[in-house]
Amino acid sequence: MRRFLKSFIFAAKGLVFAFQTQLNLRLHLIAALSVLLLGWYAGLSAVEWTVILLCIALVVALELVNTAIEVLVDLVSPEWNHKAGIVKDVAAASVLVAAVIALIVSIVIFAPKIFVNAV
Ligand SMILES: Nc1ncnc2c1ncn2[C@@H]1O[C@H](COP(=O)(O)OP(=O)(O)OP(=O)(O)O)[C@@H](O)[C@H]1O
Repeated sequence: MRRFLKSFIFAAKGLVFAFQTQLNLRLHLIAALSVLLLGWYAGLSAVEWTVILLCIALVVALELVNTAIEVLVDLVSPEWNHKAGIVKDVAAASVLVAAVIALIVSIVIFAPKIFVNAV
């Protein structure tokens, strides 16, 4: 139990570090909060909530992994290195792909509700 608590504290430290240093993570969290509020207002179904929450988890988790990769690359390759750049770019691309998919999913879920309410 103590070991589990320790792991939880280490993970929380990582979360705080990423939140303090990564503007993109803060922007993703603001977007996530906005979508959650919109979802509450729109009265999403259980399936819609599940899909939205999975998208948020995917984007935030990949942003955290991207942050870890950036720090690791800076540690092992402080000098300019072509492959180090590729590693960072590919890690950043993973976040971009998830964020674009999350945006499309949000449009698919929210657009019909906004459209129906508007007419
Ligand atoms: N050591 C390096 N060698 C080669 N290219 C690098 C190196 N460090 C960074 N780069 C290139 O510069 C880009 C930006 O790097 P940086 O570390 O500033 O990432 P970032 O995504 O802007 O991070 P942050 O979220 O901290 O601003 C990388 O995506 C990569 O193309």
